Amino acid sequence: MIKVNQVSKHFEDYEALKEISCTIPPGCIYGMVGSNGAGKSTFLRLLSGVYQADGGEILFDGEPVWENPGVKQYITLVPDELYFMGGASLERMAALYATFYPNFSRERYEYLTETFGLNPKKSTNTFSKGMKRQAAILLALSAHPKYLFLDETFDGLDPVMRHLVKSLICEDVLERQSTAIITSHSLRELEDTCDQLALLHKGGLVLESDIQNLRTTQFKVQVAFHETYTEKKFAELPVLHYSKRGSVASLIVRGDRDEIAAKIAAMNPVLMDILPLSLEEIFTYEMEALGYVFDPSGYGFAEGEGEKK
Ligand SMILES: Nc1ncnc2c1ncn2[C@@H]1O[C@H](COP(=O)(O)OP(=O)(O)OP(=O)(O)O)[C@@H](O)[C@H]1O
Repeated sequence: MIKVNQVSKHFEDYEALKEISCTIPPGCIYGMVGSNGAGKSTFLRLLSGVYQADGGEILFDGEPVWENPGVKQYITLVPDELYFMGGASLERMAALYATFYPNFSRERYEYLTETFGLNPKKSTNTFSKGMKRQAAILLALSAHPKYLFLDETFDGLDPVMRHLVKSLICEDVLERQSTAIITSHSLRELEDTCDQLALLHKGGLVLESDIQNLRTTQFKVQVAFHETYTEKKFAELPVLHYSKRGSVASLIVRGDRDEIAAKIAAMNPVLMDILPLSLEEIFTYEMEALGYVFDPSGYGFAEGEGEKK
């Protein structure tokens, strides 16, 4: 269990992270989305014990990570900017990992090297950008960490490799009850992989939610009545968003599907349709309810906006 409690980080007078709090249970894939400079890398570096927090605490099963090799040996971080010592080969890197990570599995390493189709004897300097990321991910997975942190997880990977990496992360978390935190600029990249999603904006955690919960508690309702009506007709319902075209209203409603259906049916509509929402739509409406302008096209917030309305 990872507990992050009111954690802040400054770089000189710039506040990169502002009192972040979250709890991440074992067996969870936690996705963090945020635009450039939101603080994703800083967050992962704090969690890996690379940076020291200026305030708050970060606990792994109750133990602090900062200057604590006992905790750090169970964490692997694949950073956004990859570095392989002196262009070492995968073989050489694997030997290094084996000395640091007590759970490192040679068998897993050999299996993954073959799965990714990388030459373990070649210098990593000769690898393409995507191959370097594959190499870093396979080394991290071979370490069998309790905590797997991946920054800009899919950067440089082609669609086939993205799919493979997603499957491997899911498999690892499911089989070993490890915890994965993965970051991306794009909600679309993370929505089919994560159990929980967090939105980081200008150093603050503006939304954090369980994906399954989000998907099953927000709906689009299309409804029409014989009589003329306004938004007031739905005052009893938890409506996040209302629009009307002609006689048909579209409502975004939060709550239990059956209860919502029963309440609307009791109003005798001539038309009623309850539709599921995509995760992008859900995030957009949730953010709107919080007073932010959210851009669902993949980069979190609309250009120059993302402020509370
Ligand atoms: N070592 C550092 N020194 C000074 N400022 C830093 C340092 N590291 C990060 N920052 C600043 O902190 C803020 C958050 O940076 P961070 O790299 O965590 O964002 P990010 O969400 O990972 O962004 P990106 O998606 O562009 O990689 C930025 O404004 C950045 O300039």
